[in-house]
Amino acid sequence: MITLRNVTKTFKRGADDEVVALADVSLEVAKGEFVFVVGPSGSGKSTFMKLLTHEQRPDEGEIWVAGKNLGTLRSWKVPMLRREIGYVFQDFKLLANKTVYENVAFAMEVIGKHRREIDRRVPEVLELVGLDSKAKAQPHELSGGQQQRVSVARAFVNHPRILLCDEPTGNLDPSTSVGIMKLLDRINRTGATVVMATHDQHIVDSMRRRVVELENGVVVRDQSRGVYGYAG
Ligand SMILES: Nc1ncnc2c1ncn2[C@@H]1O[C@H](COP(=O)(O)OP(=O)(O)OP(=O)(O)O)[C@@H](O)[C@H]1O
Repeated sequence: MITLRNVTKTFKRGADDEVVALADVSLEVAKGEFVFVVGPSGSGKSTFMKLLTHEQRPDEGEIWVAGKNLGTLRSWKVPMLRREIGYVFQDFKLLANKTVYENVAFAMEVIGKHRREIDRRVPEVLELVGLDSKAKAQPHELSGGQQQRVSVARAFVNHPRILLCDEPTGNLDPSTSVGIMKLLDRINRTGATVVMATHDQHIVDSMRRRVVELENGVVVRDQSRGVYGYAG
């Protein structure tokens, strides 16, 4: 589902200063896998995610996502790539002036889904995340955990093949985080590939899934049924 071959990404900092965000990274993620990406701040986790969505381009190497070679992907095909990917962010990124229902429906509207399909699918996915009774609420009327459930519903409503989660539990307390992880686990079991960047040691240790550890842009560990494993 995801392949990186010898991927390097550098950023210029000033005239002759360069930072290597990812250095010669090669990695395969199979369909239906659940992968944690861990590592200290600045180790390259966000850069890795942004390369997968084509938000950033590598300097060297090859990236394949959902059967597409991003190096040769025409710009008009980028929206199609992004439809294969759902995103969950640390800060939820919900639309404040829309209800829970409208927030989730919006993700279908922007890709031109018909009203009938939206009205069938949105209640289904709100039930999946346990928020069917909150459809008419606005984000500010919800707890942090409930808001994150809405953003998971929004990410999943179009059945993406890949779910990218950037610190999804970063703003949540431990027991709320467990609820979000159960939800991501359930979505993963429907066949979606989940890649989650995190600093949440407790979550990684309790889930025992594949762990890829980055350090200064280099993959220093790739472990199945792994643990958080570093002190940072
Ligand atoms: N747009 C950019 N311009 C310049 N340098 C950048 C840019 N994006 C990232 N970097 C640098 O690349 C390196 C990797 O950053 P990245 O954001 O991928 O790390 P991270 O592991 O996601 O960190 P965190 O856990 O703090 O989110 C860092 O040294 C960072 O300063």
